Amino acid sequence: MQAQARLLLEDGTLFTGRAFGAEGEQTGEVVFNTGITGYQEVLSDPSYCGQIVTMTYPLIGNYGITRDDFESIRPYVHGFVTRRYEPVPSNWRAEYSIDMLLKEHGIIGISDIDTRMLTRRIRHQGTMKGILTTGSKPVEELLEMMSDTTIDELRNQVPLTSTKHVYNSPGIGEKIVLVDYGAKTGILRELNKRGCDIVVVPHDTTADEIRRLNPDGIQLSNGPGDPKDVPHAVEMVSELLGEYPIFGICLGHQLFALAAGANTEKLKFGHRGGNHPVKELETGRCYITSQNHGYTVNEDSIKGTDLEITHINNNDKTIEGLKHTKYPAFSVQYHPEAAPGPQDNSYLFDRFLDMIREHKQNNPQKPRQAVLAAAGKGAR
Ligand SMILES: NC(=O)CC[C@H](N)C(=O)O
Repeated sequence: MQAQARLLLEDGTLFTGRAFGAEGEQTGEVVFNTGITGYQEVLSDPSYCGQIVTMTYPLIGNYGITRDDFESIRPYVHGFVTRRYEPVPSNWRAEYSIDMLLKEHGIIGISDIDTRMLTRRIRHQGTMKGILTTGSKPVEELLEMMSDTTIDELRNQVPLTSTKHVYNSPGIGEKIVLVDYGAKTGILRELNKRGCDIVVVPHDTTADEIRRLNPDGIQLSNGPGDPKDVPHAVEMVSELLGEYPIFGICLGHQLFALAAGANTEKLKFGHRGGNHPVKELETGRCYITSQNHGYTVNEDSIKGTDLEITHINNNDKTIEGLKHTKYPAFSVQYHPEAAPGPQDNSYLFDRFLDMIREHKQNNPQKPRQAVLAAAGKGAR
C-alpha cells in the first residue's frame, strides 16, 4: 500500500493524499500550473526553485520522464502535487518515472488530493507557503516549522540555479552572451538553432567581464524568485544598455525593466501554464504563450522611463512585453523558447538577431566609446 503524504497550507488548510517521490518534509511557495502536458519541463524549469507545484490537469505521469526533455540538469521544485499520479509510463521514449526522478533528488510528491480545491484556494487567497510531509508530525508542529522557514530560505534562489562557470556552446553566427539566472535549455536550443556562438555566464558576471567577451548581443535568461533579489544583475544591465543589443526573457524581462527605471511587483497568484493569450499592441495580433512567473512589471512605473509596452496579457492586462525607445533592447515576460507548447513566439529570437545585425551595421567596427557616445551615454 502506498504511504500517506500531507500538504498543509500556511492558512491551516490540510490535504491528505498518497506519497510518491522522496520522504521527509519540505517547505515551499505553493503555486499551480495549468499545462496539460509538459510536467517534465515544469519539474526541471529552474524558475520553480523554492516552489511546491500543483498541476491542475488531473492525470500526470502517463508518458514518464525521458532523457531529452529536461530544461536543466536537475529538478528544482520543492514539491510536486497531482490529482492522479500514473506510476507506469506508456511511451517508447520514457526512461523512468516521476517517482524515480523525485526520489533521486529528494523531492516529495503527493497525489490523490483535490487539486481543484487547492487551486481555487490559491486563486482566492493568493500564493502562500505550504509544507509537504510524509511523516506523522501533528499539524501544530508543521505550522511552526513553516513559520520557522524564514522567508530568506525561499528567496535568493538565483545563485542556486545559475551556472557557476562560464561555458561555450559554439556556432559560426552572432556571438551571444547568455546570462544564466537559472536558464532553461530551451533558450540555448533556440539560439543554437540560429547558429549563434554562445557564451553562458554566471548571474553575477559584471559589465566589464561581459565587455571583455566582446559579444554581439546579450540574452538575459529566465530565473527564480524576486528580480529585486538580484540587484547586481540590474546594475550590469543598466550599465550595458545601449552598448549592446539586449533581449530579456521572464526574469530577464523584469531585470531589464528595473534597469531602465521601472518597478516590479508580485502578482496575486501568478501565471503558470501553456495557454496564456498575449496581445502584441502594434499589430493587435494575439499569441498563445507559455508562462511561469509570479512577479510583473508595474504599469504605472513605466511612465517617465524610456520604455514602451509592446505586449499585454489578454486575461488580466498585465505587461507582457517591453522595448526601449532609444536603445536596441526588448523583453518578454513569457517564454518564446516554450517546449512543449505554443511555438508562436520563437520569431522573437529572429527579431533579436535582426536587431543585432542592424546595430552592427549602424556601428561598423566603432570603438566602444563611439557606440556609447551614439547611445548618448558618454564614455565610462
Ligand atoms: N520564469 C521566470 O523567469 C520567472 C521570473 C520570476 N522569478 C517570477 O516569478 O516572476
